[in-house]
Amino acid sequence: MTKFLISKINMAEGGDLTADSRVTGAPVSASGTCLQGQPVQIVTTTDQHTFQLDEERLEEILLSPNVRDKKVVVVSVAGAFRKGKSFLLDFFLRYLNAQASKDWLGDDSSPLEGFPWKGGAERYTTGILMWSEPFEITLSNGERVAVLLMDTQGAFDSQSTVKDCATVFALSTMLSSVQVYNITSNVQEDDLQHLQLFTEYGRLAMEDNGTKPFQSLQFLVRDWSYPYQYAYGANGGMELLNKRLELNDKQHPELQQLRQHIRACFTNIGCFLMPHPGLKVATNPYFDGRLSDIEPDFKIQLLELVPLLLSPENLVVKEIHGRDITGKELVEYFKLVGGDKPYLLPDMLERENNRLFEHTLKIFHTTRKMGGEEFSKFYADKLEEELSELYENYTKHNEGKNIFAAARTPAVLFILMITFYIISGFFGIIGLEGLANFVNLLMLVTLVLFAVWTYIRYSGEYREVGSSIDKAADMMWENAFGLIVMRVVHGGAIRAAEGKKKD
Ligand SMILES: Nc1nc2c(ncn2[C@@H]2O[C@H](COP(=O)(O)OP(=O)(O)OP(=O)(O)O)[C@@H](O)[C@H]2O)c(=O)[nH]1
Ligand SMILES: [Mg+2]
Repeated sequence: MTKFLISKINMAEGGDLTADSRVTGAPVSASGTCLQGQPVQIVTTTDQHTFQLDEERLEEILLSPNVRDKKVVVVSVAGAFRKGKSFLLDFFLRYLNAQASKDWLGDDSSPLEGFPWKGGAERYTTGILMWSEPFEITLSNGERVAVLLMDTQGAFDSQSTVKDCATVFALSTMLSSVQVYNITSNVQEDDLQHLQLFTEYGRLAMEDNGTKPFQSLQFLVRDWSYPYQYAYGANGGMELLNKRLELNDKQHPELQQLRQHIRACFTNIGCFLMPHPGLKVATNPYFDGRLSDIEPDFKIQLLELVPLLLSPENLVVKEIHGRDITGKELVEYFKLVGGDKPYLLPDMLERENNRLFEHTLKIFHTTRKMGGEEFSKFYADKLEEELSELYENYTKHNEGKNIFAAARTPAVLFILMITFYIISGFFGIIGLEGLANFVNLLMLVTLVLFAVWTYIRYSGEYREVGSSIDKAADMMWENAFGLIVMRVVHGGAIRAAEGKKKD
């Protein structure tokens, strides 16, 4: 994948902080400490409305030495577009960067930086971004964990389909231990419906093992205007949410199911009511995030909200099936779907795929639908296309589990060493010492390559070097050894068959 180029933060048109200074330098944050790192695009959207995970970038963050074996806390903010998600995350960054010091909010005149945010009506963040530098925090039990922040593409912009929005929301909910559901003005029925739709996608993607699929969900209501009814903050929020999620016998079953579904999906649900930040924040194109332009009530509630999510005693470690997971395990989880199932013979996978393909289409065609034949044909084609795409991905995933493919590089290097050993012995016997020494040197180089490859596989470092060795070994396998082995196996099979015939 192409490298992520940091997008220019909106410092309003006259802003003085350039994209480059944010990438290369470590800007001094409002609290006076250097803000290390930058946003990294880990999931990218494509023009065909698909999403691409940048495994390399993700591994760079999650397999770095200070994360790979630590338990991780993943905090994500998701919701409709243009509602201040990235802006809010930058306050999370400030808090974590200032290591929860009392004056973490910083001085009045520093611009707000970190995840790029912007004023205006058009969507800004796309895909999923992760902050490159995880924050190491010590929990009350003395354990050190790594805190990761994730920014997501806003839902309901005019360029994304419902499926795109659901995918981003579902992905970020599955990957995070705390999902902040950013909504505006109130907790409305459509907010709950969208949450149900979006979490359903994620729930289906996870294996059903009887536990709640997701961990903590924090409704965050921005621009709350009725503090006289429900006070700003977590208590007022909880009162409001309990009212909205209340179940009673008089409710229509659809409303009941929706509420039950939401409660069943998350281990812990909270709600926080946030005041309006003031007109400069919402409408001034030159606003750069400085605190002096933000209403005092908003800052007071920020001082409540951020520690509620990120102070050491409130951190929620990412769990999968009830077990805390480390950075290394989170990488595997990102790649998802059947990671723990063994390799399957490609023929068997194809047969099973064909059976399920037919079965799925049959269900589609025999289910009564609105809109007529023409209308449903479009969706039937789309279904076929998506099933084929899924099969292609499963095939690749299955291939990745083939231990023979995984053992190819050491096998090739080993065969090379043996070959060099024999050739050098041969030259030695016939008295060509010079050539024998040269071949010995080649054997030594192969041995060093083998040692380097083993170290890379074990440590996860210098992966580009590792993949170059893999590529070279693959090429040799395909052009030489593989053909020889195939011939030998093929010849052996023919001889065995002939032997059987004679018997
Ligand atoms: N009304 C209001 N505006 C806010 C609030 N917080 C930030 N903003 C403004 O909202 C605008 C959008 O902020 P972003 O953080 O880029 O919004 P986003 O939700 O990340 O937007 P997308 O990336 O497009 O999804 C900026 O002009 C902010 O100044 C808030 O609580 N209320
Ligand atoms: Mg954004």
